[in-house]
Amino acid sequence: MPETDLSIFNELYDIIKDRKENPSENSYVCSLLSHRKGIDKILEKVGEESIETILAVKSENKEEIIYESSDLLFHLMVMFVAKGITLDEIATELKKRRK
Ligand SMILES: N=c1c2ncn([C@@H]3O[C@H](COP(=O)(O)OP(=O)(O)OP(=O)(O)O)[C@@H](O)[C@H]3O)c2ncn1[C@@H]1O[C@H](COP(=O)(O)O)[C@@H](O)[C@H]1O
Repeated sequence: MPETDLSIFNELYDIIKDRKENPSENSYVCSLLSHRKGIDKILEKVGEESIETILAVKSENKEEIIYESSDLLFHLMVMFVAKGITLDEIATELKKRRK
């Protein structure tokens, strides 16, 4: 099986973190992180994308599943950055569960 490059997850996390530290106007991530609704706006997006992912799975359309899951993972990463949670911490938790 070809080795998959998962570095995009770390790269994207770093970009989102940089948006938090250096806010700019034309940034979708900044619009979420500085939204007047606070964390609730990000949670709304996580909820919406979760539902869209579920509907995509039900439709059995693989491209849709990949597209909506990517939206979900992206918004989860924005939530991690908002709450100061690192991907390392998630990885550590998952490793603890490994049998
Ligand atoms: N990977 C993503 C990414 N995935 C999804 N999205 C956005 O997530 C939103 C998905 O929500 P919806 O499907 O509901 O679309 P929408 O109608 O625009 O959403 P709302 O109006 O309801 O908020 C869209 O606006 C997408 O553009 C993303 N926006 C940005 N990135 C990356 O994040 C980084 C920082 O982006 P900026 O902050 O915009 O510079 C860049 O590297 C981008 O490539």
